[in-house]
Amino acid sequence: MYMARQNKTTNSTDKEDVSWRERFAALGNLPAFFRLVWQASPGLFIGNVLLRLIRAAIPATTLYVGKLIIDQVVQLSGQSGPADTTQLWWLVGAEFALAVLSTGIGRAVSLIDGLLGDLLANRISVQLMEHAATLDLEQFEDATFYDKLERARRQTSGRTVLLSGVFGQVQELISIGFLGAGLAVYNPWLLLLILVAVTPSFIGDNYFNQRSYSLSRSWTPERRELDYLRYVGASDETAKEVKIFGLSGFLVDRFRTLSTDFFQQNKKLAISRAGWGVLLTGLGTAGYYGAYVWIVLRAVTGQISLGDLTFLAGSFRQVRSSLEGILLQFSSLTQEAIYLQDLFDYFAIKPLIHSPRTTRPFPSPIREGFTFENVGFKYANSADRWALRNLSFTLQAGEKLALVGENGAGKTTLVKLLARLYDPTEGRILLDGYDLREYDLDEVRHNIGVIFQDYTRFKMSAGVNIAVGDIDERTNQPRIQQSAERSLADTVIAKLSGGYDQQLGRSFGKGVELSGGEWQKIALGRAYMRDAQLIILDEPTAALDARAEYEVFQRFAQLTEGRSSVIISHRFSTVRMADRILVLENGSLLEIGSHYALLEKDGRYAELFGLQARGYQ
Ligand SMILES: Nc1ncnc2c1ncn2[C@@H]1O[C@H](COP(=O)(O)OP(=O)(O)OP(=O)(O)O)[C@@H](O)[C@H]1O
Repeated sequence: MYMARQNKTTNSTDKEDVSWRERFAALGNLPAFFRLVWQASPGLFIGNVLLRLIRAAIPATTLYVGKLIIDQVVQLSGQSGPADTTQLWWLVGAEFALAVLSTGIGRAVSLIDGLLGDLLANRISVQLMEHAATLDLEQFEDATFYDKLERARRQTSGRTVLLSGVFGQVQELISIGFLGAGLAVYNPWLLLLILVAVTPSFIGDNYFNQRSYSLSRSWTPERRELDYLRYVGASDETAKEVKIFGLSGFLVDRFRTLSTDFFQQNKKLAISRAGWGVLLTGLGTAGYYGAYVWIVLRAVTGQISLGDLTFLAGSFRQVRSSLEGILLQFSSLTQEAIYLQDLFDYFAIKPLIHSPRTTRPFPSPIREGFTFENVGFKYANSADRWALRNLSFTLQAGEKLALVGENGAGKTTLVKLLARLYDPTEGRILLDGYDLREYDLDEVRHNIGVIFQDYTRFKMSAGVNIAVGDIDERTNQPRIQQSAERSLADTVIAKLSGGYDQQLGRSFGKGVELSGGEWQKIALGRAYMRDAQLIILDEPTAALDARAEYEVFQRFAQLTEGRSSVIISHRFSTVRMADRILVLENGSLLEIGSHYALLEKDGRYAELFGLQARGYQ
């Protein structure tokens, strides 16, 4: 990671810079963004637009009413005799009403912005999760994918800013339209002057926004590492080892180094932004006062009325600040739109493993079985190594196959290919004579149940932890209980005060932690929930005591009666129960046969079996 960071300062800052063209192009994301907002709540969307339209007309109207009031006052004060002030009070009343209306609408708009923002954040979160579910396992093992995911995730809450930003922009633009029309009637040059006055600070701001986006983007991996360090430094899952190995100092140091580095770079940017900001806005202010002097002089020489003076000066001030706001917002808007690009980039990632257009019905029951035809597989992130190579064998229908091999031999990889978590890099896997890729992916996954060695310990109730085997059946309590009985999880659950509703893991409320073997019994229950035709257990009993292991396999034999199963195990007491044993070495098939046939062959299996048997003597 540190290496990567050093490289970045030399070569990737350029790459991370975003050109003007890209910034404008990013605005093209706005329609898609508004579609998201519209989908979040059409009613609030329309309400927001309408209220903002009304509000946009208020500043110009107020200024104009103000002008009329002053002209009235001047006229009345010049009159001799009793003055008729009816019209004056009407005007004052109108200005008061406008002020009240403006505040009321302002409040309503921020309320709607807030509500709409929350709905939008929820909607984006849901879409992020839904999209993640469609992606390939391989994509989750790719660091650049995580960077994208991370940037997209940051979009969920930040997009509220964009929402009110864009709506606010439109409102301001309309408001400027009204005010500008008034100014143009007196002197169109005034409008031009305002534009020139605000340009320097606009350019400056744009430049700094771009730098800050580049900085934040180029730091995505480090920010992820910071999040990770924060998690490792303070979580129930790591606390044990952090304490025992005294890792806290190491973790804190690493966090401090990274975060300080980021802070320093951010600080440098923030300071130069503030300095330039003062200078460039100063230029704008000078331009503004130049025009102001011109207006005042015209009033003094009697070319415009006192009311005109206040109207012009007010409009001028308002247009300038609105324009400044718009231009400033514009640069942050393009920046937000670029962030939005990250979100849409993430949504654009397509899974490579999916169902074909026309699918073949999944055989029920499976007649021939699964045939590996010269299968080879490389993980995308270690493309120079074959995890499996030249693998050919058939897992017959109804057969119980055990996979044996040393660590890293490729056993789990083989299983992942069977479940189509990956597709073979070369060769193919046939199911009843047809490529596994021709079947509907959901049906394949439904008919193949796998309990992995690194199964997930969901911080949810014990019942749900079993029901994940077939989540649609989560309310089917008898089924859950039956599965628990078969996997011996029922004895674990009987000891829990909350029974099946007991929260597991210590992260939430009254959650309780289980022992490794107890968790494994719960996870095994998932295999019984599913009515799969092929059941795969990847080291299912590694954490179980000898008696529990024996019992689990007695029951497993019943479960898999008439179905196919694959068991990965380093325990030969388990392995020998299989119909056939496939020995893998460095990703290749070394030998395959029944326990007795392989012992007779006196090859690697016999050697490993002998080693373990001697250990027990
Ligand atoms: N996600 C991955 N990305 C890259 N390489 C991987 C990945 N998973 C496994 N490998 C590599 O593929 C090879 C086979 O791994 P696999 O997990 O299939 O071994 P295994 O036989 O199940 O080992 P064990 O007995 O330790 O569970 C190993 O060299 C491993 O380093």
